[in-house]
Amino acid sequence: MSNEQRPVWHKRVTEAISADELAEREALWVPLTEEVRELVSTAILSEVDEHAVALARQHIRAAQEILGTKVDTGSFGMHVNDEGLAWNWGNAATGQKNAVAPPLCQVPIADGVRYEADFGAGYEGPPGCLHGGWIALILDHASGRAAHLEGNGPTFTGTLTIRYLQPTRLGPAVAHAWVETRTANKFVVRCTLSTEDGVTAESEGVFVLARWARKPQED
Ligand SMILES: CCCCCCCCCC(=O)SCCNC(=O)CCNC(=O)[C@H](O)C(C)(C)COP(=O)(O)OP(=O)(O)OC[C@H]1O[C@@H](n2cnc3c(N)ncnc32)[C@H](O)[C@@H]1OP(=O)(O)O
Repeated sequence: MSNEQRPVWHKRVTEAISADELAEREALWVPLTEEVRELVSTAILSEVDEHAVALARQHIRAAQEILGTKVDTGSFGMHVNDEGLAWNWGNAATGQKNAVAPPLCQVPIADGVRYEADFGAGYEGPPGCLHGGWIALILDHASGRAAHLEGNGPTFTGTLTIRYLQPTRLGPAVAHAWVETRTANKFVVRCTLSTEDGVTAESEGVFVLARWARKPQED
């Protein structure tokens, strides 16, 4: 895929970095992401007094200053190296550097895509339950990933229809997405989200291989 084919908004950064160096970098940043995520949850549940809150804010501002001494602008985008590796660590669903992303863990399976996560206080919608917007994000991402793996290219959500079957209680949950049908550039993908209560939400989505990523004969 040439640069000319990609739309202007598609930020792509080429880096001269080996797979080993990338793994080291990931090992450096992922713990920070996990700690920031934990900080969000602790801040929600904390009941400390005003002095402790003021002290915590000082430390957080200090950390922000340290991290802010060298920053990129805009978004993280898609980083690539010349060995064919690609990493989008700012992604809102699974970005390794994105503490806003839920703690999704992809588990290899033969039939489609499976993500597992333990949703804590930061993901609450109805009291004690997962917010419907997070549910939509998880179904969307798992489905998009399933289409992406079969389509071998960037697939975009065209239409996503969700049925919220019962409240999804906070705690462990599993998403399973699989491609049901495929035509040249279009994938119909089904996905379920389950907890110990059973399936709590299900979706059907149409995912489309981006026009700019298609081979000429497929367009
Ligand atoms: C590391 C990778 C991990 C991947 C996971 C990512 C998951 C996250 C997914 C997302 O959140 S993507 C962000 C939300 N989606 C968007 O922003 C998409 C915005 N819309 C578009 O960019 C375009 O409208 C779209 C790519 C969806 C379709 O435009 P095209 O010009 O490529 O479609 P085209 O006209 O060539 O139609 C191709 C086929 O798709 C069908 N189609 C097009 N738009 C559709 C739509 N919106 N809904 C359903 N079907 C649609 C169309 O009818 C046709 O069907 P047939 O082949 O059967 O004729």
